[in-house]
Amino acid sequence: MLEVIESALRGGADIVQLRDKISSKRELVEKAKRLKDLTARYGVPLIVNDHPDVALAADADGVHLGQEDMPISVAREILGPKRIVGLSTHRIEQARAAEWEGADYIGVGPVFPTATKPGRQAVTTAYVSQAAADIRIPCVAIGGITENNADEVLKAGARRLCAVSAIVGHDDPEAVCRRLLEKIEAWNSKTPKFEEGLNRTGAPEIRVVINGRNERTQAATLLELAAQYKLESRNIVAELDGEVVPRRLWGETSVRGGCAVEFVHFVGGG
Ligand SMILES: Cc1ncc(COP(=O)(O)OP(=O)(O)O)c(N)n1
Ligand SMILES: Cc1nc(C(=O)O)sc1CCOP(=O)(O)O
Ligand SMILES: [Mg+2]
Repeated sequence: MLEVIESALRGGADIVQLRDKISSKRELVEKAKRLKDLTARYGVPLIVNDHPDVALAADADGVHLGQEDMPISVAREILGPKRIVGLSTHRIEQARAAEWEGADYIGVGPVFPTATKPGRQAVTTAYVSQAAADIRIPCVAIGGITENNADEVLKAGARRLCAVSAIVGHDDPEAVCRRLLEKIEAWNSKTPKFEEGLNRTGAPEIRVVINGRNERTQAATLLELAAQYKLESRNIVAELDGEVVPRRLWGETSVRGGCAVEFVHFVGGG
């Protein structure tokens, strides 16, 4: 496994997922740790499929969840705000829900029928186009993607591709990754896709949880965030990640992606 993945990394694979449906948890932790050592040497994030606890144990960069797995919020409780949480989606309603619930990226597939996921109906490139047009978090097209059909998926609007059998089932994963990457880069330079993290004016946009709701903001400080909701002159208390922040410090207190803010106001009796 390590040889194959190192070959893919040499070819430019820029994110790796450990998807292993057979190993025990004990074996998975061991594999994830070894993979993490390898991917870290290439500066590439490692995602663990299905198991947030394994991701945490191996200090992986995130987890990938399916529609039947635990909710994103529960995975975040396990992994904390900084790790990546991705979610599989198979139709646009699921994609919108994933974005709303705070997924960092979504899988969009299976684009084509695939023996890696037998029995799943292909969503076709029509769903790839819908997701590309509607969804602001990164969309990763997956399912039956090969060098031969990658252009078709990219033409439909995908800007990130995930392939399993086309890479790990090939004699030369490095060469396949290099060629896939060339195609991705060619399409990205023609029509770059706007994604969360940069808004249309180029100013940074982050995702925060405000009074329990997922929100997006360009605010850099607590004061700017309060102003966004016209709360800056109200008699309220602000908490950032569970700590009360005195009002005089709001202007110099940064808000970062993934943080939780509570604006609390007083009511009669308490
Ligand atoms: C990038 C990406 N997208 C989709 C999947 C599929 O996840 P899931 O639906 O949970 O199915 P399994 O992979 O667990 O069989 C994925 N792993 N990665
Ligand atoms: C694991 C997986 N999930 C999918 C989804 O659409 O959610 S498609 C898929 C299989 C991807 O493997 P290959 O590149 O060999 O087709
Ligand atoms: Mg899964």
